[in-house]
Amino acid sequence: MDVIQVERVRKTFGDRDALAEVSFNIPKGEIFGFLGPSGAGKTTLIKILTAQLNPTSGQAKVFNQPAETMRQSAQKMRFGILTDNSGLYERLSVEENLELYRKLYDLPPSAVDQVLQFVNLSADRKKKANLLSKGMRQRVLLACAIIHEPELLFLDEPTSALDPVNAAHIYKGLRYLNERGTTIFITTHNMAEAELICNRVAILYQGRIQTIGSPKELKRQHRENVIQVDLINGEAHELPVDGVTADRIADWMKQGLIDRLETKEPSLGDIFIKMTGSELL
Ligand SMILES: Nc1ncnc2c1ncn2[C@@H]1O[C@H](COP(=O)(O)OP(=O)(O)OP(=O)(O)O)[C@@H](O)[C@H]1O
Repeated sequence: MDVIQVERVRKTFGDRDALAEVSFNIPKGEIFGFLGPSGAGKTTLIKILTAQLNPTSGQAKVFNQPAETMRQSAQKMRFGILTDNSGLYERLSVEENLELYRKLYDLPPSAVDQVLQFVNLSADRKKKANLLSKGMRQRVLLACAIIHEPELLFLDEPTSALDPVNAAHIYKGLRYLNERGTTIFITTHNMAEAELICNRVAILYQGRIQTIGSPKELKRQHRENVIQVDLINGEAHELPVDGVTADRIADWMKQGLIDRLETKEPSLGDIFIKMTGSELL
């Protein structure tokens, strides 16, 4: 079953297309990465899928219903969202903020303890929100988005303010949530992160999806047909994959001259740059 269906969605602001024509589906249980340079239209699509914006044309469905229905409170219970606009009550502590969500979703008191452990903030539960570091704030916001273990989770750059240790902690948590059934839609500029946690990614540029597939598939598709051979005398050869190369490699091998042999596979970052012409930050 598809949790998200996006069909020829276009969104125009004034005379500019934020989304030109976007179509894709996300099956239940997937971690889907929506990648693209700044201004590509990622947040705009999240807003459409969570009923904060209507598309100019095309159709977006969530849980098999038009995305506009995500405004309804019964549907709101089914998803969680973390974006730039997510906020905290600054004068309340971490746990008081989470208590508000716990009550909203009618969850048992243990939900707050559980989610605090999940985001590695149990020790900071009494801290007032206005005294939190950027990374801590990001983790509290994430906790608010997942306290009810939603069926679907939208994360707009969830680890941009996190150090590697806390980012790794969050990845582990997201995998755990995903194993328990949560479908995850995540935007990120961090290609290593996308490669690590996403089952599939789409690269968006100028409002259109340029390519879509699993990181492994995309790397295979964009693989250059060359073999890199480093010899022990320091020579480096980049050779086409053909019979002549096979014979040369066999000769070098017989003479014990090969130091390193590898096919040249692009990283997701290389593919992103190729598709968008953008440099990574
Ligand atoms: N409410 C709005 N009114 C006018 N233009 C908008 C509005 N919201 C977004 N845009 C424009 O639409 C385009 C896509 O913006 P969007 O925020 O979706 O990009 P993004 O891919 O999420 O970027 P980032 O990675 O920087 O968050 C941008 O050119 C942006 O300026």
